[in-house]
Amino acid sequence: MTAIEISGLTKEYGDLTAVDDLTLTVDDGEIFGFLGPNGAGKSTTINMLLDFTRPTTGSATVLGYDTQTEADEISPRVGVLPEGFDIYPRLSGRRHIEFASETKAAEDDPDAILERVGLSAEDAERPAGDYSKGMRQRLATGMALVGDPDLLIMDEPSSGLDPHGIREMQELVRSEAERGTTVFFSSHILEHVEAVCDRVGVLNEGELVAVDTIDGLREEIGGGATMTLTLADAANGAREVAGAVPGITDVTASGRTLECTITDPAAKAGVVTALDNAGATIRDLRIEEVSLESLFTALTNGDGSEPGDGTGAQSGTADEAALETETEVPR
Ligand SMILES: Nc1ncnc2c1ncn2[C@@H]1O[C@H](COP(=O)(O)OP(=O)(O)OP(=O)(O)O)[C@@H](O)[C@H]1O
Repeated sequence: MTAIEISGLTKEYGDLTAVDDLTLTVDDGEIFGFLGPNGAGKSTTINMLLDFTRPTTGSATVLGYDTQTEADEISPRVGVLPEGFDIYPRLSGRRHIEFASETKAAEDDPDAILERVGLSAEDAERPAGDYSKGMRQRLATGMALVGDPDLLIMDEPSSGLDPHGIREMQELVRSEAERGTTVFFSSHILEHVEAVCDRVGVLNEGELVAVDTIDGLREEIGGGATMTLTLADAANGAREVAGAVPGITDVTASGRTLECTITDPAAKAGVVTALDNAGATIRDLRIEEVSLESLFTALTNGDGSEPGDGTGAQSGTADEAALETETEVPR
């Protein structure tokens, strides 16, 4: 069974098409990242899946049930972490979880759920109005986990969390998936999506511009990688050798450094072997994959990716080094 099946879903607000003819399938047990800049239509899509908003045209099923005619079957089986969750300031954290359990007629142990989302027994007793933004987000996540849902829909789950909280959230998403829960995870923060998702769908101005694994997307846009080799001797003589390896598109030599642009992952080993065969000694090797930042910009034409605009791109820029996978092989 597919967890989510979206077919030609469109939502218009007057002249604005918030979601434009979206067709997408999310498989059972998958962690699917729904990625896109601010205003791309992610929340609108989620709202249609939950029947909070009706589509202008198109249809969708969630866990095999039609979102418009069988929404009552869907809600008990789905845990939702909404964007901008409102707490009841005077109620304790535990009471929030109990409330969610009563609503879903579930029999979860509130303390076990609070522990899973990183709220202590002491926190559980405090009024949620006193919670920090990150603690509120954890509480909202706990409420979403009540009733052991088959599908977890999370709208910007890392919002308000510090790096430690983000790591915990990612572990939680993974452990939910291991329990068999499908996770549909919306975010504009690229590295969060890469860290947990099996596949991603990229939405831009309401349109789905790509669906693939992150590696698949990298290959699709041909971003490739850059391989920098430090040789024992001047690199100029090795330039031609590296350039002849299939999958290498460009080679520059400077001093003892050789820089190769790679479009085929197999070319990495090919260069090392070719240089070795030609008698060159490799002292150091460094590979930089295309950053998610540039991948996202390529797919969304830079929309929403301006540094400092408050979108995930800002965090992406600050953490650019962290976004790039680097492999160093000292020799
Ligand atoms: N109720 C509404 N009335 C009119 N326009 C709306 C409404 N809800 C959303 N929109 C518009 O639809 C577009 C998509 O918004 P949506 O909230 O789905 O984007 P998003 O991808 O979730 O963005 P963000 O990452 O900022 O949450 C935006 O242009 C938004 O202004």
